[in-house]
Amino acid sequence: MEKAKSHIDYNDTVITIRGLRKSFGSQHVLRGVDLDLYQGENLVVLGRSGTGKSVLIKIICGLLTADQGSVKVLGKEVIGMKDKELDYIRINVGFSFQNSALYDSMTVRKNLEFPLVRNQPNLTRAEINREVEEKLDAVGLLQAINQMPAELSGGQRKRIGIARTLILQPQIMLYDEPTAGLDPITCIEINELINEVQERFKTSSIIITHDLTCAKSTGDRIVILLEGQFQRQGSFEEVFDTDDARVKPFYDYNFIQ
Ligand SMILES: Nc1ncnc2c1ncn2[C@@H]1O[C@H](COP(=O)(O)OP(=O)(O)OP(=O)(O)O)[C@@H](O)[C@H]1O
Repeated sequence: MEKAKSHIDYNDTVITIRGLRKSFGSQHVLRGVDLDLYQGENLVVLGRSGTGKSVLIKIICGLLTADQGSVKVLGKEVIGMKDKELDYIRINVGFSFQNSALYDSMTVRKNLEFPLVRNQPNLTRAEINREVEEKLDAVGLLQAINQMPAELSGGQRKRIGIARTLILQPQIMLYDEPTAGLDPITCIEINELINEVQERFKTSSIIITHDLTCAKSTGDRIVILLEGQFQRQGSFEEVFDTDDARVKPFYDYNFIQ
C-alpha cells in the first residue's frame, strides 16, 4: 500500500537542483542531475554502488563542492557559498551518517549535547536537558541516556545517531543507508522511525538506500540514479514497472524467490 501524501506541500520546494555535475579527475560521477524535494516529502534515492548517491548528498550539505549547476537549499544557493554561510545549511540540514558517527568516549547524553552546546551556547542547563530528552524520547531510547555507545546494539546506535541529527531541529534530513548492517526486524523499526520523524518534526528527507523494503515503506517518491542522472522516478510500483535491464535486476535481487 502506498503511503498517504497529504503531509506534502507540492507548492514549497525545499531543495531544487538543476544541471548538477561533479567529476573526480576523468571519472564523471554526476552528469546533469535535476531534482526537486518538496516540503514534508520523503524522497528515496536508489542506485548501484559508486553511482554518486553519497556525493550528491554531500554536495547538498556543503561537504563537497560541485563543478557545475545549481543547488538551492531552503532558497539559498549552496554552490559557491562561503564557509560562514554554510553554517546555516549545516544547521538546517541534518546528515544521518551510515556509521551513526557517535563519539565513543562520550555518554549518549553528551553525544546529543555536543552539537547543541556548540551551536546554541546561550541555552540554559534546563533547556539543554529538555532538548536532549525530547529527542531521545522521539527515537524511543530515553532510558539509554547515561549509556556509552559501546554498550548499545547497532540498531540502538542508529537511533541515537538519528536523535543527535535531530537535536538542532533540522528542516531537512539526509539519511545515508539508514538500515545497512541491521537485521530485518530492526530494519523495519528504523523504517518506522524515519516515518515517525517525518510526521512528528515535519521534516523533508532524502534517504539513500539499497534496501528496497526501506525504499517502499519510507519513500513518498523514488528516484533511481543511473549513469550520472535521475532516469526513473515515481512511486515504488511505477519505478519498477519496467523491463529496463539497468533497473530490473535491482528489484529481482532484493525480492529473489
Ligand atoms: N572525495 C572523493 N575523491 C575522489 N573520488 C571520490 C570522492 N568521493 C567519491 N568519489 C568517487 O565517486 C564515485 C561515487 O561515490 P559515492 O560514494 O557517491 O557512491 P555511492 O553511490 O554512494 O555508492 P555506495 O552505494 O557504495 O555507497 C565513486 O567512484 C567514488 O570513488
